[in-house]
Amino acid sequence: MHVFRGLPSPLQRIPSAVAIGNFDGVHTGHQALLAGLVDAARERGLVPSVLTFEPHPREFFPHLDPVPRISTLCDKVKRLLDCGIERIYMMPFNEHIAREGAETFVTNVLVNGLDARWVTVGEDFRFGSGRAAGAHDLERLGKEHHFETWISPLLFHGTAKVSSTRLRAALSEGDFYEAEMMLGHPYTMSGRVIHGQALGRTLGYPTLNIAPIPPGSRARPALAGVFAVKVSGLGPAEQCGVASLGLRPTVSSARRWLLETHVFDWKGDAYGRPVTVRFIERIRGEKKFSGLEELQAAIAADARRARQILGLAPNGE
Ligand SMILES: Cc1cc2nc3c(=O)[nH]c(=O)nc-3n(C[C@H](O)[C@H](O)[C@H](O)COP(=O)(O)O)c2cc1C
Ligand SMILES: Nc1ncnc2c1ncn2[C@@H]1O[C@H](COP(=O)(O)OP(=O)(O)OP(=O)(O)O)[C@@H](O)[C@H]1O
Repeated sequence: MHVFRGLPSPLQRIPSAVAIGNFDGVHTGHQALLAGLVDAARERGLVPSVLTFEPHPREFFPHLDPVPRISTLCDKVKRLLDCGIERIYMMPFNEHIAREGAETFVTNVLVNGLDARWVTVGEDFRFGSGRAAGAHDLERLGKEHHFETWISPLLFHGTAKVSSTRLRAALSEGDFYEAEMMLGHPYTMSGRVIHGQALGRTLGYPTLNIAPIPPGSRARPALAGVFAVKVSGLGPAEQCGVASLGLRPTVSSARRWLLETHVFDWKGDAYGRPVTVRFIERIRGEKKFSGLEELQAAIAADARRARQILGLAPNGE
């Protein structure tokens, strides 16, 4: 698997089957589309590839609220790899792309940039400046530029199509059952453990920290608050814990999102290790407390509640 920042150099270019989209969450709708892509690529001897935008196009427009993120970059790459994708092209969405008409995008990016021979999008796909073009325009342009276009039928869950928008709504409400139905697996967040302020140790609750949003991004995660969780990557089995995903208003004024997990009955050094946090149940929203004592009492209550949710004996007895 190769991840490219932008388009490949002419030497790296290879005849490709390409899916285009944001693929935030890599939900079951995305998975169905990508399964079709991998089959088509195999039959035709093409490299199954994804063209995605990073940052999300809405983050680029300052007058729009950025779309809350479901996947960390690490999760998105891992999930696309699981679907059989061999190349990911992460295009920086910028002024130039925003102004590019549908035809120029097809010529510059798909044909000359990626050597696309087979392209797939969902029925509702929009592209080109102002989102003016749709899947059928792509099909028409494909005939002119000699690539096949496959318009993938939309996958439904209940009465509406599965979408990243629906997934974000389920996650922000803490409805992890609904999220799992649309993902095909439990909702998790992965990343390497980074250093915090080492305040957690003083509070009696050391935490493993992951940055859910890349530095410099205006985005926020699709969910926030305190959760009962299970963590993998520390040992052979998943470990239980309590996690806070937020901006830590009590101790910090910086706008830096962190997923902080206190792992029950575990001691060790996890800095730099890749870990995965599985969200089990939402406990409460994040609050600004008047001091560390109040914060510490709230975390102790969260830990008790999480132990109960996860079926553990109180206080590790
Ligand atoms: C279970 C749990 C709940 C938390 N809830 C809040 C909260 O409601 N408000 C807040 O400002 N910080 C909250 N925090 C974050 C703490 O402020 C933070 O973990 C602590 O300051 C340690 O930071 P450090 O990892 O940088 O040392 C919570 C942390 C945990 C583990
Ligand atoms: N339910 C679905 N079934 C099949 N294809 C889908 C489905 N949802 C999206 N797609 C297609 O997958 C590609 C990537 O989708 P993208 O992430 O851009 O949209 P989305 O999941 O609908 O997100 P949002 O809700 O933010 O619009 C696009 O080509 C899109 O048309």
